[in-house]
Amino acid sequence: MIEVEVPLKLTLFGEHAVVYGEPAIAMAINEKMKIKIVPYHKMILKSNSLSIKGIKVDLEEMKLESEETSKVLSYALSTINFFEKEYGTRKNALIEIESPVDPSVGLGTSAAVIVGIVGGYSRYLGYELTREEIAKISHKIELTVQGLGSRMDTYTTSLGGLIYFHKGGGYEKIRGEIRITAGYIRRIATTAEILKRVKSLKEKNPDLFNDLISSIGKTVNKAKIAIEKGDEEEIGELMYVNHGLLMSLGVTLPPIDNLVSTAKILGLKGCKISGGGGGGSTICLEDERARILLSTIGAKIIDSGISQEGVMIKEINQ
Ligand SMILES: Nc1ncnc2c1ncn2[C@@H]1O[C@H](COP(=O)(O)OP(=O)(O)OP(=O)(O)O)[C@@H](O)[C@H]1O
Ligand SMILES: C[C@@](O)(CCO)CC(=O)[O-]
Ligand SMILES: [Mg+2]
Repeated sequence: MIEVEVPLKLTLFGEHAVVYGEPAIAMAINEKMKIKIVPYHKMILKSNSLSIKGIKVDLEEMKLESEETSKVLSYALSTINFFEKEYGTRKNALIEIESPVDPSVGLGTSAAVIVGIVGGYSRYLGYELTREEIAKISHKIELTVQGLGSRMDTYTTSLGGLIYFHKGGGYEKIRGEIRITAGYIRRIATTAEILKRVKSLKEKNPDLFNDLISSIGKTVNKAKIAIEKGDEEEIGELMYVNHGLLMSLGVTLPPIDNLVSTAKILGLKGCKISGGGGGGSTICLEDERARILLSTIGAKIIDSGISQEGVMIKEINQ
């Protein structure tokens, strides 16, 4: 049996703009998705996630399942199909996904499902992929399912730590520390759907769109320097600026906008939405008052401590 642990992630700066080549900063966190690959006589996918509780799909009889089920499991299914197509191998298994959070909440659950199955299933097939290779394959798969997307989430959940993604390509780990209070509410749409809306804004008004995303890029670069210096005042200020720019892109939601502006009035150092938007996750620089504000909008608080390791794969002989 193979057991995989994959950290979820928070985007600190630069979501959406990163899809159009701008830089971004993301962090792997202590909330982890667990994926088990157990030898079995059939190919079965099972997820015990909170809102898709107990979903179990027989992949041979996929056509009998509802469209909704296949949408929910699309990232996992595409990963298995990838190995069949690219490596020419398929070996039956029971693949069990256990998530500590609801699906689609801005915490990179799509990336974690892919990274976990790529890591676990490749080992099950006898390959020893590096974290970098897992990240690369996972990005390719996420892009195929989403249609649009950056390398940020798949690389962060594979590699772990606090990562700065360079404009146009490449990445580096940031030396520096950042303590966050974070929580999530339900979303009105998936990342894939929100990405399409943002793209239509680009098509309608390219000049304005380019100005907005290049301003996000500038904010990210200032934030990198501030994190390296440990300048919390500056980091916080830039979080508010980044939130405002995401609001202009139309990816925020009223309860989160209210929370962010209330936080600013109360003197919290910095807060912003995090991830694909449309609800989902909100982050603030660590502050007890942030927990209270998040609770007032019904958010579930998460463990946002940094996870340095990235994806962990264990072979267990029973
Ligand atoms: N526990 C799970 N079991 C199976 N599939 C899951 C699970 N959690 C998430 N997924 C897959 O990931 C999809 C959600 O991806 P989406 O990109 O919308 O959210 P996210 O990755 O959490 O947010 P963001 O991209 O903003 O970080 C779900 O529709 C489903 O296909
Ligand atoms: C919205 C986005 O920037 C982050 C989603 O977590 C999408 C992506 O980078 O692929
Ligand atoms: Mg996602």
